[in-house]
Amino acid sequence: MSPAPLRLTVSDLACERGGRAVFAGVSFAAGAGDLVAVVGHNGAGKSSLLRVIAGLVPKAAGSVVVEGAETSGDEGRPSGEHMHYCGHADALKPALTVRENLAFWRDYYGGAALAPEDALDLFAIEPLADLPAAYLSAGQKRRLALCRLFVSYRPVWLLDEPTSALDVATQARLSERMREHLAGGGIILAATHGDLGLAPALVLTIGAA
Ligand SMILES: Nc1ncnc2c1ncn2[C@@H]1O[C@H](COP(=O)(O)OP(=O)(O)OP(=O)(O)O)[C@@H](O)[C@H]1O
Repeated sequence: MSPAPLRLTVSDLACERGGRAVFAGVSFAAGAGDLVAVVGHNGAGKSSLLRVIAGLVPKAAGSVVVEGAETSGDEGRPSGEHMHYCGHADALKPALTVRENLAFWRDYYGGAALAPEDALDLFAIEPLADLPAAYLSAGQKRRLALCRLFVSYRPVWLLDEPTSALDVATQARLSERMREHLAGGGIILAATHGDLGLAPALVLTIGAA
């Protein structure tokens, strides 16, 4: 039997933070190869949407369903386990070296994909491999955070302002990596105020225009 195609379905999703409604009634679906650009004004709820979809913030209503995520091989797993979330905070361990950070995340996520050495190569941070993450510049930290996407395979990527702090050459590298993930049958949701260097299949506007 051929595997079910990858599909992310978000239905009537609502979010409250600090006792206040942030958004409600958000519904969309994305399939293999789709880039969804999440746009909206500051404070509209783009980051909150990604965090709710990832399961990091509880939803006030609605549902998030991932189908056809064959990599896990386990239909009963929460949808967040099929996703990589890359937020504003780079979630690095400051005392660990660059290489140790990637080894940590590979062990934590499981389902190894690229070896840490090869992931470092993707964003040209091999020369920094033995430095503690605390010593990295903002753009270098962001590069390292993006390398985490590659040390274990997860089909759905949730990226919050992924190009922030990246120089132009690295933004182009990121676009290429995103293109490859989509071509391989993945799904990407990216909250952005700018250009991702790729044409989205869907532009999802959160909050009033
Ligand atoms: N931990 C929190 N507790 C209470 N309110 C919060 C919390 N985090 C975010 N909010 C509120 O939720 C709303 C949406 O914030 P969010 O960060 O999702 O917006 P955004 O669209 O990503 O904004 P930006 O474009 O500035 O990054 C804002 O009004 C914000 O103040």
